[in-house]
Amino acid sequence: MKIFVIGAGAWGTAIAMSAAGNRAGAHSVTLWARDAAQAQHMQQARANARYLRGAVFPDSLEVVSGHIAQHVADAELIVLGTPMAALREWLVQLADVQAPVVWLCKGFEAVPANAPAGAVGLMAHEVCRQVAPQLRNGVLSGPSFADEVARQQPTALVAASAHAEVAELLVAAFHSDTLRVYANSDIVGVEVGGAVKNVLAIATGLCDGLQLGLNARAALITRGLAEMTRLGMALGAKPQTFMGLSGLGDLVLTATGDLSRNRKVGLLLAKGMTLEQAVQSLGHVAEGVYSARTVLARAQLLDVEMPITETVVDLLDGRIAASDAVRALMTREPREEEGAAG
Ligand SMILES: NC(=O)C1=CN([C@@H]2O[C@H](COP(=O)(O)OP(=O)(O)OC[C@H]3O[C@@H](n4cnc5c(N)ncnc54)[C@H](O)[C@@H]3O)[C@@H](O)[C@H]2O)C=CC1
Ligand SMILES: O=C(CO)COP(=O)(O)O
Repeated sequence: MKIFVIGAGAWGTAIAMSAAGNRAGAHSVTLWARDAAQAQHMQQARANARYLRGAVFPDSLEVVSGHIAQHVADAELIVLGTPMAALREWLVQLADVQAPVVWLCKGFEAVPANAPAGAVGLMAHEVCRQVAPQLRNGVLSGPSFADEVARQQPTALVAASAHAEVAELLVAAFHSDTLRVYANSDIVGVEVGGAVKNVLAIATGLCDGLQLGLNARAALITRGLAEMTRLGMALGAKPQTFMGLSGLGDLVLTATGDLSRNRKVGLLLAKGMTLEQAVQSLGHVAEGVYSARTVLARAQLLDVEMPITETVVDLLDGRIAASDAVRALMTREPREEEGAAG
């Protein structure tokens, strides 16, 4: 299969490496970087030193930059490996292509501060429906630190699409001895899980950074899963999706794994850094910082309670101090626990 991956950050590169090394070169994989000098350097050095230190490219992986027309025309599968913020512009550009287009980003669109009142941020598949409705599309998600995938450590992902043949194509492209890919038709659930777990990982990073203990972290993860599920169900997702890889699986990974950039934001805020300093120090995108307000706004529109997300938004917007954030949650009124989404 000819696979064209756009965006050469940590995850775009790792997934391109994985497909290129799959089944003894069964696929022809081209990775596109927007920075020509960086692309040339990666092609020669056979590594992405900026984003994935220490991982060596399979021989067949080709890294390019510049015009995309020929690569797009040749491709049987196009993978967008950019952050959520770049998704819309790429979908506009690719709106008429023949090949299926799938994305790797996890988030809800950020709403700019100067947006008109009532503007809501969208999930990736909603953006696609708006700007490229005829595109066959899907998402690859699930618990997967790029570093570990690049080192071929065992990983399981979800390929979600409303088009069954796109999910099947994703399985054919990426399933391997070290990377299991499960098809799923619930794209809403998979995208809500991938976006909300980032916001929740900021909260658990904060909790751990403040050394509030393992009990508190388990409580945040469990109650976080409940609020993720509530929002997802209100948006039309299947509840069981949240017990799967892109829900509970990615939440556990990101909320507890120190490779997570979102968790790191929470840890750094607990240390007293400003949000700007924390984001600057990562050198990578932490999508939860940009999605949190949209997640909360979408929840409020649907009358869904998301107290942990609300606290993270208050923290990111500077309305509460890091040291007060978890206390704000613990001092809420008592209520009944009513199953996963209660
Ligand atoms: N790193 C990881 O372990 C995983 C990341 N993801 C998701 O994948 C997405 C990308 O994350 P990372 O690769 O980790 O980010 P990163 O911060 O490592 O790299 C982002 C890359 O996107 C490029 N980029 C930014 N705007 C662009 C544009 N307009 N056109 C083309 N390229 C552009 C940047 O130059 C950079 O190479 C995020 O939504 C993230 O949540 C999902 C699963 C795992
Ligand atoms: O999505 C991820 C793992 O599945 C990566 O999480 P971070 O963006 O927090 O590093």
